[in-house]
Amino acid sequence: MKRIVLLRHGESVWNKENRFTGWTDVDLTENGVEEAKRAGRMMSEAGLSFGMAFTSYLKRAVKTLNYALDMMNLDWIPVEKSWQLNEKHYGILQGLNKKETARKYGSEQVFLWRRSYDVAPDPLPDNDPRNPRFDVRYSEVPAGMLPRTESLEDTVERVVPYWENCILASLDRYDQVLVAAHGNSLRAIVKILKGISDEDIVNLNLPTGIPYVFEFDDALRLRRDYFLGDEEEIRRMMEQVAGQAG
Ligand SMILES: O=C(O)[C@@H](CO)OP(=O)(O)O
Repeated sequence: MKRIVLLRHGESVWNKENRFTGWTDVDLTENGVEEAKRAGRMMSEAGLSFGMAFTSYLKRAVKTLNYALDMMNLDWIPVEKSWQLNEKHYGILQGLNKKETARKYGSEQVFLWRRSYDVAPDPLPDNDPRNPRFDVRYSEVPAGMLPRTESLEDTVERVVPYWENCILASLDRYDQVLVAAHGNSLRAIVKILKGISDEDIVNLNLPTGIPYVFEFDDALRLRRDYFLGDEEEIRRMMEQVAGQAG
C-alpha cells in the first residue's frame, strides 16, 4: 500500500485577517502553528511515517511542514521545495479583504474568482513590485512561466507536471510521502487525483491543518481517500472556508 498525504498549511496571518493571499509570503499565526503541530500528532497517532516530503516556496507551507515533521521526529527526511506547489496566484486581489471585495463586486463575482475552474482575477501590472519576476526566489523560473494571476485551470497546468514527475514518481522509492501546500494548489491536485469535473470542483474547500490521506495500490490506482480527525469538525471548517467572502 502506498500513501500520499496532502496537508494545507495552518492558519496564516492573512487567513485570520480574511485577505486574499495567493503568492504573498505571509507567516503562520500562533493558532496556525498549533494546527501544524496537531496535524503532526494526528499523523503519528494514525501510524503514518514518511520517506520524503514536498512543499512550496511560501513560508506558511514550509513552516507547517517543519512543525508537523518535528512532532513526528521526522525532521531529517529529504524535503523538496518547488514554486509549482505555491498557492494559486490571486492577481490584483492579493491583499484585499474577501468580504469587502464581495461588497464591492458582488458575491457571485467573488465566488467565480475564488472557486470557478476557469475565471482568473485581473493580473498584477507587469511593473507591480509584487510581480514574481522581481522576487529572487523565482530567478531560475523561466519568465514566461511566472504568473501575474491564475485561474484554478492555470494552477492545474503548472502543478500537474510536477505532481506526475516528482511527487507520484517518488512513490517508486518511498511508500509514503507528505505534501504540505495551499488551499488551491491542493484543490488542483485533488481534482486530478479524483477526476473531479470542472463543475464539481467549485464545491471543494480544504480546511487548514487537516491531513488528507490518499491510498494507492501497487499499480498506483487510487483506492481510498479520507481526512484524519473529527468528521463534524472538518465539515464545519470546510463551511467556514467556503463562507469567507460572506
Ligand atoms: O487567499 C488565498 O490565497 C486562498 C487561500 O487562503 O483563499 P481562497 O480560499 O479564497 O481561495
